[in-house]
Amino acid sequence: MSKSFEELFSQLAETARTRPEGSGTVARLDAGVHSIGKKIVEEAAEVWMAAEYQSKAEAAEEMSQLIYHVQVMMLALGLELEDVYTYL
Ligand SMILES: N=c1c2ncn([C@@H]3O[C@H](COP(=O)(O)OP(=O)(O)OP(=O)(O)O)[C@@H](O)[C@H]3O)c2ncn1[C@@H]1O[C@H](COP(=O)(O)O)[C@@H](O)[C@H]1O
Repeated sequence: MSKSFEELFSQLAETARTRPEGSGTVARLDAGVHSIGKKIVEEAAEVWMAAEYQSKAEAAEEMSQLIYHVQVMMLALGLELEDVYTYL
């Protein structure tokens, strides 16, 4: 189901709080900042490659995954949306 940036962040924050069984987000948070950072770099590279060599739809999908992993990093650091928005 599609959702906005804010809706995804709210959902992930709730997931981090309630830690439902089988959540990939909980596993990524437990893996820590180093692991999340590697995932961000991987997804950023996939955005670049898709933008240069694949379709716009594939680039958009990779961008959504990059956004997800950036949000996971925000949660790992205890950052709120406003902490990032303040620099936009
Ligand atoms: N939007 C996302 C999302 N985007 C990307 N990903 C994760 O990032 C991975 C994409 O990376 P890759 O393409 O490298 O896939 P992969 O090789 O399987 O990655 P690895 O598992 O090996 O790291 C996906 O397999 C997901 O694990 C996401 N995982 C969850 N969400 C949303 O987050 C919410 C909570 O999810 P859960 O924590 O799983 O309940 C739900 O609304 C989900 O739709």
